[in-house]
Parts: sequence; structure tokens; C-alpha cells
Amino acid sequence: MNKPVMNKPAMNGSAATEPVAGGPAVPAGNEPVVSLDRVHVVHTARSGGLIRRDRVHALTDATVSVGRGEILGVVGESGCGKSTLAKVVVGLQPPSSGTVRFRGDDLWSLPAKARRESFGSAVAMVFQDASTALNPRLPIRRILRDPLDVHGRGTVRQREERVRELLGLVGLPGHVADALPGGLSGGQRQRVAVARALALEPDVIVADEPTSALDVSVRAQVLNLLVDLRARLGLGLVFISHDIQTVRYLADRIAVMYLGRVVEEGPAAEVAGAARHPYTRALFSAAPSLLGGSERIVLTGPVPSATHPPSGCPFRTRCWKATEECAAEFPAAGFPHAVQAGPDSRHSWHCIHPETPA
Ligand SMILES: Nc1ncnc2c1ncn2[C@@H]1O[C@H](COP(=O)(O)OP(=O)(O)OP(=O)(O)O)[C@@H](O)[C@H]1O
Repeated sequence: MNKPVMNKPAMNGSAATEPVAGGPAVPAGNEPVVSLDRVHVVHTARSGGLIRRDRVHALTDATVSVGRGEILGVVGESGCGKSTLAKVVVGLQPPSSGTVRFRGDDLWSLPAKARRESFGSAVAMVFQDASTALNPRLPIRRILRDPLDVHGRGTVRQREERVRELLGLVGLPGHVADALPGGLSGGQRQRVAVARALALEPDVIVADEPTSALDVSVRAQVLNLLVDLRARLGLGLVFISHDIQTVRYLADRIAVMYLGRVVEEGPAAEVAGAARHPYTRALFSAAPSLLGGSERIVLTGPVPSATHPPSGCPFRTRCWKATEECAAEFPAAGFPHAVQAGPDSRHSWHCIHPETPA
């Protein structure tokens, strides 16, 4: 059955210039909407001519979840698997093994049609660069109507009404519907991309570097818009960024990724302010908080290859605390050192020589 087009109140985009960390509309700790349970993604890549094929471990044993009204920030250096995680969360990338659950159902055991119909509208993605993600030949009206047409939502009139609502939701005036993407500013285009992601009333939005292609002056406005929408619509948001400072500010929870693994995950204040994994500590030491912080830790050398990751803890080759034990085994879930800090905080880290919080 088609989901009706709902009337939601229009709102103005925030005009603030500094990002704000709004309180979640739904208390954190609610039932997850999307959850990944021990998900692996392995790509096969050609190397050394046509014959040799390497296995690229893009995501290894990832267990994370996001609930309504919750912002999960995902950080890590380039190539650590953040975009792969994003694609798994939106259902664009099937896991090689492990389970992706949507409201408790095993997504990839559903027939393809059912999966597209339920999950395809419940989780949406905002890409980094709206200027390439939006068809330059289509007016904004058509771009926003497209998901409604594809999913057969409402009557033609209701769809037109929904286009107006969507523009209002992201703080754009109605006449933008007639413009082409090229006639809009970068910030306006990214608002249109957010509006399109909202078209089918998703429960979760995944935003992969949503502001990195924008001028600094409009970044905060787009971030504020996402936070505002989370609060008003109770959206879950997976926010992927290299901008550690912004993630620390916006996220309720933070997942830290290294070479395809989530090495630490927990409440933002704990992960950013009292990191337990040495990699997390190094990452956040590069973005000291206004309250002060520890000395800067400079990591040397590149992230190792995802084709031949080091045995045991993948960070050990760059870690100042590494011992022989670290090469033996990754301290995975259930390992005594993958500690849960408490039933409410759900803070876990995967290290046998964790940092001691101050
Ligand atoms: N389709 C693919 N085929 C082969 N390898 C891939 C594919 N997609 C990703 N990878 C590899 O998987 C690893 C993780 O990539 P991913 O894009 O998820 O990292 P990332 O953290 O998002 O990086 P960035 O911050 O640079 O976007 C990398 O080693 C990458 O080269």
C-alpha cells in the first residue's frame, strides 16, 4: 500500500552562522532503526594484470546502530571504511557477511522488491557534492518529485504539494521549484539535496561529508538545517566527516573507524573527551576542545593497505603502545578488553592497552 503524503509544517532554515548541537527530539537509547551486526564488506580488486585478484577488506566486523532522533558521527582517516559503512546503512552495499537490520528485520533476507519498497524509502542519503548529485537538466520540481513518482506516492496534486512542503522544510522559497540546479548557490543546492532525501519521509538520513564541497560561510547553515530537521522530524542521522570538531559538536554518539573496523564507539562526550582507544585519542588530539585537552599526537606513516591489513589490531603498526600481544588477535566483541563502560553509556573500545581517562 502506498504511504500517504503527509502534511508537515513548513519551516524556515536556520540563519545562524555557528553550528549548534540541538537536543534530540527522541531520547537517545531508543530502539535502533538501522543496525549492523558484525558486518563485513570485502571487495575483489584486480591487481598486477588480469590474473591476480586481491581481497580488499573495506569493512570488518562492524557493529553499529542508529535510532530515531539520534546523530551518529563517523570519523576516521581516508580509506578507513566510512563511505562503505554509509552504503551499507542505506542498503546500497550488501554485506559480504553479517546482518543489517531495519526495525529488527533482516534486510538482505527480504525479497528485492520488498527491500526496495520499505528500506528504499526509510533510509536516504545526502551526498557530498550536490552539484554532481542533482541532474543539471531537470528543474528542482522534477528532482524533488522523482522519488515520489518512483514510489507512487499520493496523487499528482499531492506530489506537487509535497514539493512545496519540502522546499519549506529546508528553508527555500517556493519559486526555487522552477529553477535549474545551475541557477542556485552551492548552499541552496545542498538544501535541495536534503529536501530530496526527505521526500519519502525517511527515518534515517546518511550524510557523507555533506558540507565539504561548500564554502565555509554556508557550511554552518547546512549543518544547522540537519540538526534542526533531526529535532523537528525525529530523524536519525549518520553524519560522516573528516571534520572532527564538527562531529564532536553535533553527534550524540561517535563511531571511530580504522582500516575498516569500528575501534571505538560511544557517547560523543566520552569518545571525544575521554577516548579509550589510542587511535581515537590521536584523532581527537588534532582538534582540541575549547575546554582544553591533551597534547597533540602526530601519527606517522600512512594507514596500511586494506588488501593486506596487519594481523591482530590494525592500528598496532602506528601505535605507540603496541606490544607483541597486539599482533595476535583483534580484541573483538566478547574479548575481555572490548569493554562496555555501562548499560546506559554503551561505550565500547577494542584495545588491550586502553587509555586511562583523566
Ligand atoms: N568498489 C571497491 N572496490 C575495491 N576497493 C574498494 C571499493 N570501494 C572501497 N574500496 C576500498 O575500501 C577501503 C575503504 O574505502 P571507503 O571509501 O569506505 O573509505 P573512506 O573512509 O570513506 O575514505 P574517504 O574518507 O577517503 O572517503 C579503501 O581501501 C578503498 O580503497
